[in-house]
Amino acid sequence: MILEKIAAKTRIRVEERKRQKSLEKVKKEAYGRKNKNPFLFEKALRGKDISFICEVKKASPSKGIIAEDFPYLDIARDYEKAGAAAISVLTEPEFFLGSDVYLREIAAAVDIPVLRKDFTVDEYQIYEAAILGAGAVLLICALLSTEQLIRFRQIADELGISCLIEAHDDAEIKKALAAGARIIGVNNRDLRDFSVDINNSINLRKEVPADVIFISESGIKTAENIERLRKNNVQGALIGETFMRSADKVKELTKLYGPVRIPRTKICGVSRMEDIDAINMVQPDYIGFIFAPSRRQVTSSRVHEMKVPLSSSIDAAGVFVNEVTAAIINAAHSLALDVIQLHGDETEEDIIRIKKETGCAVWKAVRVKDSSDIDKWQNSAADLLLFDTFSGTEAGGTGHSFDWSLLERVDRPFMLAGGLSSKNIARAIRQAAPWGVDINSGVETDGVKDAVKIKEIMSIIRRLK
Ligand SMILES: O=C(O)c1ccccc1N[C@@H]1O[C@H](COP(=O)(O)O)[C@@H](O)[C@H]1O
Repeated sequence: MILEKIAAKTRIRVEERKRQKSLEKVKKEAYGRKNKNPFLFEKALRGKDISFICEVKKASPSKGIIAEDFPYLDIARDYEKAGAAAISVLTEPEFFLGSDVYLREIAAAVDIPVLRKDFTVDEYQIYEAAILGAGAVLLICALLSTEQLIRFRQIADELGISCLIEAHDDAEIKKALAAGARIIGVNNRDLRDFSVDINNSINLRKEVPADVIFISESGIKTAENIERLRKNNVQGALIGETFMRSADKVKELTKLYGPVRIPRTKICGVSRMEDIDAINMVQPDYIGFIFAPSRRQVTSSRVHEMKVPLSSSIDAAGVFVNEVTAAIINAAHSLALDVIQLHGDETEEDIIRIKKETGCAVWKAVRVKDSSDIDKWQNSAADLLLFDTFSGTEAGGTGHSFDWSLLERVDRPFMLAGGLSSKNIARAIRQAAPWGVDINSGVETDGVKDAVKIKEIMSIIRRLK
């Protein structure tokens, strides 16, 4: 069978590698590296809805060459922008024309975790995967004994990387579970004859406990396929060919995932006249002017100037941090602001007074450390809560995102902020379903707004429906 052929070649490859660099050396290197985000792969797959693992694959034994032109870094970046939870990269060189170079460069270029898709037959490959920057390795039940699965999983655990343990039938699922699998992937492709049947994973879902992440692999092509997987509590879909053959990854993932409600958009921290042209071009719902001390800080006279060419359909928000209430009220009137965004330690009394005396909508920024920060503000008089990343030193504009799953407890419409960029906006919108998104440092280059990035993020958002 093909699997045995590939495994035999892989064993030879690994032995050659060991001659170039000893097992001791790779081990030392793997344990010596800093894993900033242990087990990110499995965390990324624990969303409340189905997640996508999109594959970067040049060829396969069943399909031959899939991508003549193979700009692997662009493909990976496009997957990330489309909202993939993780990326799978083929590194097997002979049958899939994969390469470790692809994995290393992709892992460095994206923020989402990367699976090393190879035929693991030796622990050596797990150390290699860690060194290359992988967040997960593939262990195939048909190639490994239960003892090997356990040993390899333990090594991966020590390195902080996850194992996707692949099974094809009931017996292999039992084996994966006996090995302590936390993620099981069921291949819909029968490697004996390459036939594909998505029912294979659907039928086997019930054999896997609910707390084990279940991935359906291969042959997933349509929104109907995804809907069936979703209905059968499948947490992830690993998709290669369908995405590789699609020129527009954002469009393809949207087609498979299904449409979402498009949130209101706000571009914040606008401080230069030339930024107004870029803003008018893409027509967000709001523009934000930061009056608080910040590298994005603006004066009232600058805002006055910028509002002249600003499209009348775009509402203006003023962002304040612990400002004297009278000064906020004054700015709201003199600059005809529509929204007051409060990022400091303002109280409910401040919110109520500002609302009453300005007639503006008041958005209260809540910097989220844990769920108690959210609970404290659920009944606020603010028109909207704006959830942002907590920082001990900055009131906002950190450029970092936070754990959006904390927002599942919010029972009112909200704005989502904190490190939103083209890389994560699709995932953020699908996962958090915000009323609006506030985009700031994610559309900057060298500290100033970047018209190309503004255009790109707005285009991604609008294509999610
Ligand atoms: O951007 C700033 O400099 C800033 C300063 C003080 C308060 C708020 C600020 N910006 C707001 O911060 C969030 C998140 O921004 P980012 O995407 O992480 O850069 C956003 O609401 C901005 O309006």
